[in-house]
Parts: sequence; structure tokens; C-alpha cells
Amino acid sequence: MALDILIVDDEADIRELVSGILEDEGYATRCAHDSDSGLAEIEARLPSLMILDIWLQGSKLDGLEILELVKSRHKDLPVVVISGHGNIETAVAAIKKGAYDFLEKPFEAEHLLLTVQRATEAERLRRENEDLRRRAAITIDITGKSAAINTLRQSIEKVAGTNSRILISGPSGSGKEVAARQIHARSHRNTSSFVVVNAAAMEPHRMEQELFGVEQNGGVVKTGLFERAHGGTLFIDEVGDMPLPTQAKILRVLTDQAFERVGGNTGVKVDVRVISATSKNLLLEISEGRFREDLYHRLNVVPLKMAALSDRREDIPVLAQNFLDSLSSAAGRHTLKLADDAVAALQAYDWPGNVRQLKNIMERVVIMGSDDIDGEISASLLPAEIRMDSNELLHSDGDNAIMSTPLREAREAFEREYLKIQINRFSGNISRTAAFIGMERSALHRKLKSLGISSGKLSDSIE
Ligand SMILES: Nc1ncnc2c1ncn2[C@@H]1O[C@H](COP(=O)(O)OP(=O)(O)OP(=O)(O)O)[C@@H](O)[C@H]1O
Repeated sequence: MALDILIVDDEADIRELVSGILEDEGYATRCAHDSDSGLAEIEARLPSLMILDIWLQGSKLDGLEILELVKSRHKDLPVVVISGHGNIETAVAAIKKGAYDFLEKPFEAEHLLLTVQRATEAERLRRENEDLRRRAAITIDITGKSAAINTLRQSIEKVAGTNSRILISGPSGSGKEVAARQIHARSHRNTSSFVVVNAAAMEPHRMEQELFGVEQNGGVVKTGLFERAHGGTLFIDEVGDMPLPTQAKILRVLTDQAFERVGGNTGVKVDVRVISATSKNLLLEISEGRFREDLYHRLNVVPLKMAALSDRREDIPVLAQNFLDSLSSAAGRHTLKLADDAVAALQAYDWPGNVRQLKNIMERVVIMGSDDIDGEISASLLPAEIRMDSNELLHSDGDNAIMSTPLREAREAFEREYLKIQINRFSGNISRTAAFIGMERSALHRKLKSLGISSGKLSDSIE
């Protein structure tokens, strides 16, 4: 995309000259002759650079006043001022107010181009730096080797380079935002921003201000998230919780790629890819009148699904160990390893809060673990709720119904629970389960039958 340069000068000759030189070099230019039209251009879309004449005849504000106002609203917009010959004090004043450089009239085309190149390059580097820092901090690889995660990786590979909108569904904490960030990082939009908005966390009026920004008396008082995401990606989390009036407005932006700020009527044009996520069933929301069907079809061009952690238990050991590694290194502690019984307990647990909960538990283990732990985390060091889930039947305190059950039934109840957990752990693979628990494969089959555990339910993943 050509860099967009705004030229503000009261003299038509200079505007044409500057714009001609820049366009010959491949820049896109816009021109304004006074403060009002210059500011309006900026508010309509933020340029990559502004070239600003200090003396503006017939303008409400002079160049220095415009500079001050623009810098207070958009501190990163580079401004090159044009000053009259011999007017070096004004040029210095402009630099003090935040101008990047100045051009003294008359100037050579070469000098103009060099100054513009330097100013835009400096801003590009600043943004690149900021972006790299941000991405290094938050773009993480999708950990896991389950079939569900492999399929997800392949889908991300396919869709990342396109501009298609994506709707990611899956339970809370399953990694929907991680997936969205991966898509952005692998797209050609990765030099622009990845902006996040959580639709569940905001009441309708705030939501519109956040998304579209706020304008007062023709000036921007708040830049909206859509504008901040220009050239990049807007991630709308919990889109199913978006209020109906906001849904109507979003639909318009998706159709026109343009909107107006709250309190204003300036048309703002943006190029934004929308990725949305939901933990709700949107089809149900539509049937109950809480979600617009037309918006659903616009958002759901490519659907992606995040599986619950309990449906991909084979990912638990590697996720847990990765969290332990990174969290202990961040806490300046030596790396802790999970013992086999801890891995088994983690794999047996159901994880209603998914990967987020696993990460929190590992954090707790790192924080609470004492330094004399010999680098190994055994099941006894895991929080009670994790151990309880698998050991509930054994460690009951007497209130449990099983304590008032004859031994044979109690043993069967225990065996049923135990085997379900072990089979889950090996993703339904009967041979591996049998080997682990020390039973013949055929004996395990008979056992399952006698306990009423249907191997039909498991058959798609059996051996
Ligand atoms: N596959 C993964 N590899 C590494 N970390 C992960 C993975 N999936 C999730 N996480 C971590 O788990 C936490 C929750 O992930 P994320 O915020 O992406 O979930 P979510 O589905 O968007 O949640 P919510 O619906 O609550 O917004 C984050 O800390 C994230 O870094």
C-alpha cells in the first residue's frame, strides 16, 4: 500500500509541486489549503506523514497551532514543516513542538524526498519495533499434538494468508485468542496491529465508543478500535454477547468498510480483517432472537473449532510441562518436572476451564512449590481438586454414598470410574490402556462389557 502523505499549504502552486514530486516517487498524496480542511483530512484517515506550511493565509489556525493540536491527538504522526526563508526560529519552535524536521523555502526536490523518506522510515521503524515487542510478548505457538490441534494448525495455515473473516468457536479458555493471534501473525497484515475487543465485558453505549471512537465539535477525542486496527486484524471476543444495536452497526462496517464516530458524521474508511470468537452456540442465539442471522453469515465465512481440553487429553502432558518450564524460568526457579502419577492425575481431570485453568494450576504449583522439591512434581503436590477427581472414590470421608454400599458394588463403581479415566487417558486405545494397567487386551474387553462400559462409544478410536 502506497504511503499516504497529507500536504497542508495555502499556496496552490506549492501543493501541486510537492504532490507532483511525491507522486512521481510512488507516494499517495492528499492536499488541504487551511487548518479546517487539513484537520478534517486527518480525522477522515490518519496519513503516514503530514507536510505542513507554517504560514497559512486565511486559515483559522496557523501552522504551529495545527502542529500542536495534531501532536496532542496523534503523537506518532510525523510532521515535516515548511518554513519561509531565513525563518529559522519558527522552524526551531516547530521542532520543539514535535515536528520531525523542517524544509526551508525554496527547497530542492531531492531535499524534499530525502526528508520525507527519513521521516517515514523513522516512523516505520518505531512501529515495527513496537509491534515486534508486542508480538514477541503475546504470539505463542499452539502447543499440542492431538488430532484436533493438528487439524487446527492446518486450517490456520490455509486461511491465514487470505482476507476471509473467521469465526472461532469453542469453550472458554480453550485457546481461541491464541488461534486468532496465530492467524494474524501468519498473515500479510502482521506489520499492522492486532486489536482485541471483548464484547461480553461492555455495556452497549461504551461498546460503540470503543469500536468506532468519539468525535466532538469536528475533532476526534477518542480513536476507535476499528481505526486502530486499520491494515490489521480486529479480534472480537465473545461476539455472541454483543448487544443487538451494536450488531447492526458492525454489520454496516462489514458491508461498507466505513463508519462514523459516535457524535460525529465524518465517514471513516478502514481496511480491517475481523476474526470473532464465541463460546456460545450462535445458531441457538439466532433462534432465540439474540443474534442477527445476517451478521452471523458475514462473520462465519470460515468456521474454526477449538476442542475442549478434555477432548484432547493427550495434549495435557506437553501443555503442562511447557507451562511449568516457562513459569519456573520466569520466576527464576529451576525447572520442575512432572512425575508420572502427576501426569496421570492431570490427564484424568476434566478441566472445565480448559487450557487457561491448566495454566493457572501450573502457576500455583510453581508459586506454592518449595525450593527443596527435588525438581519433580508428584501427584501429592497438585491442588486437591485435581487429585479429588480421580481419587474421590477412594478418599471419601464417609458422607459419600459409596460408603454405604456393599463391597462388590463399591468395587465395581471404582473399577468403572478407574477404567473410564484410563481409557480416556489413552484416547480410547484399548491395547495401550490394557498394557498400562497390566491386563490382557481381551480381558479388558470382557471387563468393560461386564461393567456396562460400551466399547461402541469408543470404537472410532479403538486401535
Ligand atoms: N494451545 C495452546 N498452547 C499454549 N498456550 C495456550 C494454548 N491454548 C491456550 N493457551 C493459553 O491458555 C490461556 C487461555 O487461552 P485463550 O485466551 O486463547 O482462550 P479463549 O478460548 O480465547 O478464552 P475466552 O473464551 O475465555 O476468551 C491463555 O493464557 C493462553 O496463552
